[in-house]
Amino acid sequence: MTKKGIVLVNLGSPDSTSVKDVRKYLNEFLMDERVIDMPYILRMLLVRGIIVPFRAPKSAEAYRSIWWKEGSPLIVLSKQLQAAVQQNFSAPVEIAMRYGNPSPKDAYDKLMRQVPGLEEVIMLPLYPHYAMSSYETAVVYMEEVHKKFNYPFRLTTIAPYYNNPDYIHALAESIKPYLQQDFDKLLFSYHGIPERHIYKGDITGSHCLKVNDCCHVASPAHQKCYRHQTFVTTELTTAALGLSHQRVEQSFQSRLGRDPWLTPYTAKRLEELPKEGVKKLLVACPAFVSDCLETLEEIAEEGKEIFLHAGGESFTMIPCLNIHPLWVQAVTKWIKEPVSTASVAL
Ligand SMILES: C=CC1=C(C)c2cc3[nH]c(cc4nc(cc5[nH]c(cc1n2)c(C)c5CCC(=O)O)C(CCC(=O)O)=C4C)c(C)c3C=C
Ligand SMILES: [Fe+2]
Ligand SMILES: [Fe+2]
Repeated sequence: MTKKGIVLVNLGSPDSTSVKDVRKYLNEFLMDERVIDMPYILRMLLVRGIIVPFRAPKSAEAYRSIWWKEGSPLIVLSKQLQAAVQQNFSAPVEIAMRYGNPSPKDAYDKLMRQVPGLEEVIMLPLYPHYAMSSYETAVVYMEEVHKKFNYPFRLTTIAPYYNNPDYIHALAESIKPYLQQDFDKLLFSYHGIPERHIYKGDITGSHCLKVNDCCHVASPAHQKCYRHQTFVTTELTTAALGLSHQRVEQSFQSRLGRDPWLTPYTAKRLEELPKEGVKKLLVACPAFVSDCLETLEEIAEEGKEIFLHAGGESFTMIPCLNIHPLWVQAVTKWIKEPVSTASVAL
């Protein structure tokens, strides 16, 4: 029997809602070359000189509006998932954050202490879709730390699961109870990314955003195309729920800066929908498996206000998978029989 450990990897949050801690977190996050993909000096000037000084106080306030007494919702929910998954394993389960705490080194060290002679660590990124700024950076960083500190175990990474039947089933079942209420539309709002990242991630160099209706034309580029993968999640979940296409729509949230990001933008659609006759709205956010600032503040607070102010009548944000029993079951199954990817390092 291989001596194993498990690590669930999420994005991370600031240590507290103080401007100082939020500034530290944003600096680490936005100085990541896979998030702000500019040459180092330019990135440094932009992030440390402009974005973070302006953004940190506003972000700190946003975090204050959603913070729980136990801490950041994203961290608390990741820990709850860890505890739920742990029930199904004798091997230890730890969590690691791409930015902030607990760090990958903290997680690896804890696993090493718990399993003498540790031989394999199975890593599950808590991102269903492949994006350079989410799944890829998390995996590359976990690999770098693994290599830098010469850990003796091998690392097995679970592939993006945007189309995995167990993920789709859990997502659909988590949405289903909300369809009992009267609603006009279900909006799938995914975290956005710059269009530039889609071009960069195109392994063919000639498909993404170049071929007509690219995301629906078969291509090897889809292995790393976030846009394609989000469409597939929406499509499969819509089918699993038995909803007609007219009752479903997809958009992208959280744009940062002025560059074009994936469209349509969620905030814009929330303003337009009531004028198109959509008065009762349900919103699901499948790019996140744990509720976080982007769902609890940007959608449930800001998004709701935009929609109601524009003439909407009811707005319901559907919680993320968090610790839904079917999600815990899916994670358990994948860890038991991991479908691994090769290193994603470019
Ligand atoms: C689907 C996963 C995510 C992708 C892809 C992603 C890309 C991306 N994000 C930013 C900038 C910010 N994101 C912020 C918060 C945040 N982002 C994700 C996930 C993805 N981001 C999550 C889960 C969270 C919430 C963290 C939490 O603590 O709850 C923030 C910080 C908050 C704020 O100031 O708004 C920033 C900034 C970029 C630029 C980007 C792609 C290029
Ligand atoms: Fe983000
Ligand atoms: Fe595509």
